[in-house]
Amino acid sequence: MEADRTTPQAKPLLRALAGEAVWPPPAWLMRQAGRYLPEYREVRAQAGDFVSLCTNPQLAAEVTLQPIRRYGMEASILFSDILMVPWALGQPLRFAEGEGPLLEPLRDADAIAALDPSVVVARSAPIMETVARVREGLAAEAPRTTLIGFAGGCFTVACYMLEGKGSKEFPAARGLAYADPALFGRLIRTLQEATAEYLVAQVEAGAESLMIFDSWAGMLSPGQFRRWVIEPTASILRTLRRRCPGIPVIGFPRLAGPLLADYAARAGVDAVAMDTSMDPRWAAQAVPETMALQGNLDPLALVAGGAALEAETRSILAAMRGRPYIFNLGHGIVPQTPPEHVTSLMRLLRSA
Ligand SMILES: Cc1c2[nH]c(c1CCC(=O)O)Cc1[nH]c(c(CCC(=O)O)c1C)Cc1[nH]c(c(CCC(=O)O)c1C)Cc1[nH]c(c(C)c1CCC(=O)O)C2
Repeated sequence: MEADRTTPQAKPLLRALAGEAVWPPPAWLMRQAGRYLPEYREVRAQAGDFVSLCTNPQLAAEVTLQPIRRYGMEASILFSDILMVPWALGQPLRFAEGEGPLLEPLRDADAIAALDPSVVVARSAPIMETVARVREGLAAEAPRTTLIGFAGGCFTVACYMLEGKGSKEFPAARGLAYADPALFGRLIRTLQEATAEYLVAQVEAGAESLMIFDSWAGMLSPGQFRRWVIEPTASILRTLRRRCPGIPVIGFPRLAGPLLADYAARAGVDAVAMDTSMDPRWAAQAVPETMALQGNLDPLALVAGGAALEAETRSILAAMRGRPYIFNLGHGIVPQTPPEHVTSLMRLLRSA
């Protein structure tokens, strides 16, 4: 229908999420707003600490739009962090230079019982204002670009809340899941409720699509993966389907390996993101061909640039051709990435 060209469905990312094999594929990069960009470092210095930047709608909207202005990606992801949900739940959060995030870890059952998911939306009002500003900015400057809102997966967020910081193994969280599954389940249910409300609020503020980052999903045994990754995600999706019908959701159970097929079949998402270790040819046959795949260039190939970047990119494109697909990295862009390598990558993708 000719009229469709003026509707949001004409946006390439939304078409791919609806199951269309758009080619060349829509593209964006995880952490595309970040320290590799000089204009980001400038705003970051102005804002002070990272949480202040995430809760300053004017500056957060500005850094969200920076990579779109420079490169014209087909998606713009809200500039925020998955740990803003614990922050909104009242858990003290700071980002120490060179150390990553630091939360005051949840100590006991009382601390978990005291968490109140109903305060999250009100406390994240500045983030919702950022969403609204970005949506307006895109309408004015980049009408083909889709705004993606996001949250962390319940399991990954619980890992940080219990450990208090990044970790290789997250023993506090994984240990509690075995030692006291009822208590761990209570934390997961609180996060399920908080995250669902937080995502609904982003959609109401103007997000056109959502992504759920479950970065540490790949640490779990298959049974635990189903219980703490697939089931909470499916529960969030049931709320989203009821409250925000038609909003497409990308799930990212990082390092899930073959469990990606189970996740795709049962989590209720519209698309799944592949981490760098995933073979896209395997994913292409393991995930229904109507479901979009996203990913999965190694961020270090983007740092290297040149022939390695081109070969890796072409090999992923060859595996994804003919199916709904969104180009992306397999994990976040790293600070040492030369900005001009992103220019070369976008040029290569557009000539695909
Ligand atoms: C695990 C996780 C976090 N945050 C996130 C995840 C899931 C994805 C993943 O696995 O990487 C998700 C995230 N974090 C950030 C975004 C913004 C949107 C984007 O551009 O992709 C998104 C989607 C900004 C950020 N989040 C963070 C930065 C760097 C902060 C700075 O500018 O100093 C940015 C731009 C900080 C952060 N935030 C987190 C860590 C571990 C760190 C420290 C690592 C680092 O410094 O790169 C938690």
